[in-house]
Amino acid sequence: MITMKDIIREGHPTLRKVAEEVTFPLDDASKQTAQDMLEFVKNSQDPELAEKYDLRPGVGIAAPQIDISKRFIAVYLSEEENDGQEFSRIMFNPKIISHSAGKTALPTGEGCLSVDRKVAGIVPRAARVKIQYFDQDGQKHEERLRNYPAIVVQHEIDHLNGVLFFDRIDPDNPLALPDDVELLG
Ligand SMILES: Cc1nc(NNC(=O)[C@H](CC2CCCC2)CN(O)CO)c(F)c(N2CCN3CCOC[C@@H]3C2)n1
Ligand code: NI
Repeated sequence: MITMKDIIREGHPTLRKVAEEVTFPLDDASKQTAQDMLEFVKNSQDPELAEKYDLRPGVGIAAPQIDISKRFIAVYLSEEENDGQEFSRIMFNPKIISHSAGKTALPTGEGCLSVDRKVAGIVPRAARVKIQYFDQDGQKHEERLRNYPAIVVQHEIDHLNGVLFFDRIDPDNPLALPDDVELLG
């Protein structure tokens, strides 16, 4: 199982690399790793398991965070967290194919399992995205996301491009709410 010791931290070069696309058919190792990543996110949201294995809570994780510079991510939002609908995905080669002009942000800013410090500030992201990704069988999917899932998936795709959340905070005015950004409420 993945635990915090497997997660690389700010300063590790892999976090700043552009990850490689995966090719299909997927090798078994990548399939297993992706499952382990989803399991980690779910475990991190379980109070007992998080306590037992000292896991920082998370709603998503990207392969580069466990030092695998490949383009795949895992996201898990429970139905309580996501307007009554569970959002559980493993995405290979995820790509934003279009997005709204309007932006959104989490009111409390963002954190990252690979960043062991708090960085205050608004992280503006597209309010709605149309993404394309492949599942572990190589099936192509297209999905429109908004609100919480859209924010989480953008945070994870950023990791595949070597981008960290604080790169998107306005250094001159971190807490200012830009005109075109609506806070997620
Ligand atoms: C928003 C939030 N971010 C948490 N952590 N950071 C992360 O997930 C990083 C990724 C998120 C940071 C902002 C967008 C994506 C991980 N990362 O760096 C991946 O690249 C949380 F833990 C959290 N929640 C709310 C839901 N709750 C359910 C019950 O269990 C506790 C859990 C806490 N919400
Ligand atoms: Ni992160």
